[in-house]
Amino acid sequence: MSTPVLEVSGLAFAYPDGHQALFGVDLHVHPGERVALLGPNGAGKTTLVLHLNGILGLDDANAAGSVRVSGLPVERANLAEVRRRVGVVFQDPDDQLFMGTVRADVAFGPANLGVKGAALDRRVEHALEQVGMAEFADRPPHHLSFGQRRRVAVATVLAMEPEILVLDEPSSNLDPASRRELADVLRSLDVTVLMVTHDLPYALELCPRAVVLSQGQVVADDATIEILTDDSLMAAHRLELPWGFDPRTAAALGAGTRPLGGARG
Ligand SMILES: Nc1ncnc2c1ncn2[C@@H]1O[C@H](COP(=O)(O)OP(=O)(O)OP(=O)(O)O)[C@@H](O)[C@H]1O
Repeated sequence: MSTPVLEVSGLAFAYPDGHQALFGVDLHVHPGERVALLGPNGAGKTTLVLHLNGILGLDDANAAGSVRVSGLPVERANLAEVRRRVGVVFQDPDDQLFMGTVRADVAFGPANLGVKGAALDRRVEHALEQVGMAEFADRPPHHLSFGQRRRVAVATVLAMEPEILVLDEPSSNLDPASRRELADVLRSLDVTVLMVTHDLPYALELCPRAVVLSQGQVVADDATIEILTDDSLMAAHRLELPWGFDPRTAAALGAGTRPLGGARG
């Protein structure tokens, strides 16, 4: 079997106030997988994500266990390379867009890695094409819609050529068309994806596999359709489907292989 892109082993973490947020989390993600990370508010999803690129857990007396990215341990000595390999798209695109133009924002990360000239231009162009935003390259990010800014935020991360794309609530605050457009983009990418979401139809649509985190522990790791149709698991961990949404029907209609709902030409 291939080396996992992401290998979380026995990860435990308490915040400085003593609150234990993670209790021995194990999670392996293999190249090319798209995995949804589900769980109720306060389950520890963000805390886990913040360990994947060393924002939390480095030199921390309250942390135990390990995270490896394609075999490379997440530790201070490897931080620059870990952050190139793990691209995190935060919930608020404005946390990631701060330059005068879309192009400058997308160029920022690779330029910091020393990419320049025509190679940098190609990276930026390719990343913007991947998210369908090439024609907006010279616009100021703050002139774009929220959905467009989220796609540019994804491009800033893709321009780093990450091994795993980690998305925190990618569908939040998107209108149905923008939500579908982003789904189309994510489905078209040739990259491993870990997606934190409360949007269970989106998880079903995009991620064949889902992991449920609850009270700092992995309580389920299975095909997304199995998880969404396990009524007792869903109720025990405060996971609720939108009213009227039937995952079996959605799966039969091709969730995971094509978008649900949205009209397509
Ligand atoms: N800086 C902090 N200091 C102390 N406790 C924290 C801190 N940040 C988060 N927590 C606690 O850690 C636990 C896990 O929080 P986390 O934000 O990781 O959950 P989550 O699954 O991402 O939740 P949500 O779905 O609401 O975003 C919660 O009980 C939260 O209150």
